[in-house]
Amino acid sequence: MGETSEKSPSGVKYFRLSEIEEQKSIKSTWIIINYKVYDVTKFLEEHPGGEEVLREHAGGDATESFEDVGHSTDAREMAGSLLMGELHPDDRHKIEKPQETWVTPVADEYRRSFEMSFLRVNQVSSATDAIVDQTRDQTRDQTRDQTSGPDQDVEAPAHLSQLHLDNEHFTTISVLTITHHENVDAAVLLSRRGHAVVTPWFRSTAARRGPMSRSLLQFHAGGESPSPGQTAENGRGENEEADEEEDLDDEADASQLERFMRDRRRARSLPAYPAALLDGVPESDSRKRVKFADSMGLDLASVKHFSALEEPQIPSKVLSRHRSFPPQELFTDLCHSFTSSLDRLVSCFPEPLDTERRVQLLRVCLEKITITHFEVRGQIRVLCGRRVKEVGVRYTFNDWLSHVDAQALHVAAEESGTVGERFGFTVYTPPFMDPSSAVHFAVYLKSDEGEFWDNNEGRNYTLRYRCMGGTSAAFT
Ligand code: HEM
Repeated sequence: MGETSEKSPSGVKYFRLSEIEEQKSIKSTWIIINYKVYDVTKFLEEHPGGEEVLREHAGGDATESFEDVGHSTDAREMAGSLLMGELHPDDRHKIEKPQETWVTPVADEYRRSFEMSFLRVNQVSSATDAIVDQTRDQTRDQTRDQTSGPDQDVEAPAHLSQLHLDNEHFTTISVLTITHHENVDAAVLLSRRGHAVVTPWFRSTAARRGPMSRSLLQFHAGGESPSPGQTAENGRGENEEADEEEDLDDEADASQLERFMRDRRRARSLPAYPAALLDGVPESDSRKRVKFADSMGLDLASVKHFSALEEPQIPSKVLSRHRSFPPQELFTDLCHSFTSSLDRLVSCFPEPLDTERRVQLLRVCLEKITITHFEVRGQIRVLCGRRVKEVGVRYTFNDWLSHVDAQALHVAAEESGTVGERFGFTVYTPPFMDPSSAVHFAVYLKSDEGEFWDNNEGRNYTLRYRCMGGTSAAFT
């Protein structure tokens, strides 16, 4: 078998890339993940993600796709049983791709062009030492690659003003707050692997923020930094003074940052972080360095935010992934058919009352919900009456230990024969939910006449997460 029999000093069998590439037939399917070679031929039919995705990568490198899915520990252990050996070290460079920057698709209403921006951490609450990392160097390299975006005026780069990290899953960001001067419609967090998470754009109520128990990315828009009193419960008290001191530091840094952004427009090959900012912080500096991670647990290197100038690029692989999980209409009138049509989801919706009556009764009511693999989209019917201030959904992933308000956008005016106007919202479901966990939510209307709620007659609406086939679980 010639080269195939070559082994590492530790006895690992090495395969040349050419040999692996030959294994993409009906009879045999090999893939490479993190330079390890797997024979997935017998696993094709069993693969919970489908045969097709494995075949697509037959004979080649599937690392990125494998990691993007956020495979579980079970999946990784399972892969061990399919392991054949490793890609020969001399061939590894052949499968290395240039870093690419891509974003996951966002809802149409959020789809905007983006410009490069970057963040600094100036306040970290409830962070554990375990997350302290050497991320700056990585970030610098990655961001340099990404700064070749459109040459736009970036007078006011976004900066990270608060970051609350989940102690339990310290690789995930629980609540991330960005303050910035312009209004933006969506934000994308990029990982070192190029993976991205798009958050729904909404104005959160800063005062209500608290540490979430699951991965959740949350952005605060609107130009004003939240006041210190608005930070989450953790990290206050004795840290308060230190935080304030750090705020002062940050003001000083801000001018350097602005200078850097100006320079960047002149010379794009500059490092993405101002040297003064990087070098000014000695290695022994006691400030925390934070390793960012997206909701898949992948490292984050930079933050992009959208302005109204350019369409984001959506790679075909992302679109195809989304096509594999088409949205399912769950109910059009109120969720009578919800439990019966989707036995994988358990819900606590009320007996169906027609939307017309409910909206007249409550002024606001949940009309429809659509669930995909990644998100829950809902439609709210609102009796507008006096001036509407805000329509939205309040939801929780942790049984109301904390919650988030997401604003709904106006989608349709009153139609003849129906009462009220329609608003739409999107809630992105975190991938690391326990099989027993649920999303609880209620919808609200804030108007000049007061606050009105449809909370399912006090019980709230609930979508339960159910395990399928032992290892996989989904919100579909
Ligand atoms: C040795 C290779 C692989 C093994 C053992 C494996 C195993 C699994 C398992 C056990 C699941 C269920 C969810 C979980 O436990 O994470 C899963 C889901 C999935 N896998 Fe893989 N997988 C492999 C490779 C791949 C590759 C290369 C791709 C993409 C190109 C892929 C795409 C998916 C998708 C899309 C899902 C569904 C995700 C979901 O339902 O959340 N898998 N895989």
